[in-house]
Amino acid sequence: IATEHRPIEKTKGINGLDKLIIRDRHGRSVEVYLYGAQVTSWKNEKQEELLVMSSKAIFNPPTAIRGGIPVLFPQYSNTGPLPSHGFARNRFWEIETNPPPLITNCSSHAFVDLILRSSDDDLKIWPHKFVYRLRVTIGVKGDLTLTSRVKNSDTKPFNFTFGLHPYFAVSDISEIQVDGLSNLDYLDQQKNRTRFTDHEKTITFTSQLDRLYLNTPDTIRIVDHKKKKTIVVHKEGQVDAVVWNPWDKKVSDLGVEDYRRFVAVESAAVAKPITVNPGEEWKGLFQAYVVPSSCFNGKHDSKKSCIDHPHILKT
Ligand SMILES: O=P(O)(O)OC[C@H]1O[C@@H](O)[C@H](O)[C@@H](O)[C@@H]1O
Repeated sequence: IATEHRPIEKTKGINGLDKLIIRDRHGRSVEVYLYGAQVTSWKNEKQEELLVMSSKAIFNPPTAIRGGIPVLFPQYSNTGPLPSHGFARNRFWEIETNPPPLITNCSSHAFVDLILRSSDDDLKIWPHKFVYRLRVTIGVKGDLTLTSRVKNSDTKPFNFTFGLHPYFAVSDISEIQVDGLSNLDYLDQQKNRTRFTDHEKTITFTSQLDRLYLNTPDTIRIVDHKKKKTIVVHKEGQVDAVVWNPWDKKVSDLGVEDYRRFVAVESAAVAKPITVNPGEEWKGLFQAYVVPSSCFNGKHDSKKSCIDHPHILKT
């Protein structure tokens, strides 16, 4: 399906699993497995990898792949009766060649549309017919944008919780801070989701951290002091955010030193589940882009490489 305008290569990834590679004309690329609709690579124009895969990632369905950006649906973590993080990350998605129009102000041609429909087996564990459409785009400014559309194709309303779980590459977990969440309430997921208020100016990492921040601003920043780069995470349609690094917690399919190389800053909808009425559709946007940290401290003389929230979702 590679054409001049839709530069998508369909290939085989690890263990022969179907993988798509999206490239733009600046040499940026994104790789997506149909298994889980999981983004496993995002490279900028210099071929630098911006996401992390676990050195022990298992590409063996039905095991979830550790790393990249898992899609957590229709249940975030263990907040309900389903397996942890729902089942979308354990399903084979399909390419949708002719999806319903998605109205955005993004003129990029470097995108792919994936689709997951509830199967009979899914209906046994989650009795709600749905269609989940995910568009993965390399934006014109090099941003990685994931647009989710969840349609209720059933006869009764349903609720779901949700998250997109990026493993963002950082120089070293001790060299970064996460900004934009101070003075907010969070549920500490290491303490039975007890509610606290974050009085710190910024989040730094010295041990395991697993927090669900409630009602956050749409934009959160990961400042990497060593790289002098900031990853900007922008979300719409999901009010919560998770910040996670396992540090020395045992995660069986994560290499012992892997935690040093990533931070998860997730867009999420957990505290207030999303309700979708029959025939209706919920839309959510997740966007990440990398800019020089100087964009935020007034020292940047050229605005050129500083992207200003490229909102693309129009409803
Ligand atoms: O091991 P999993 O199911 O992929 O989950 C990874 C992590 O995902 C995060 O979203 C949760 O906050 C953590 O509690 C969890 O450990």
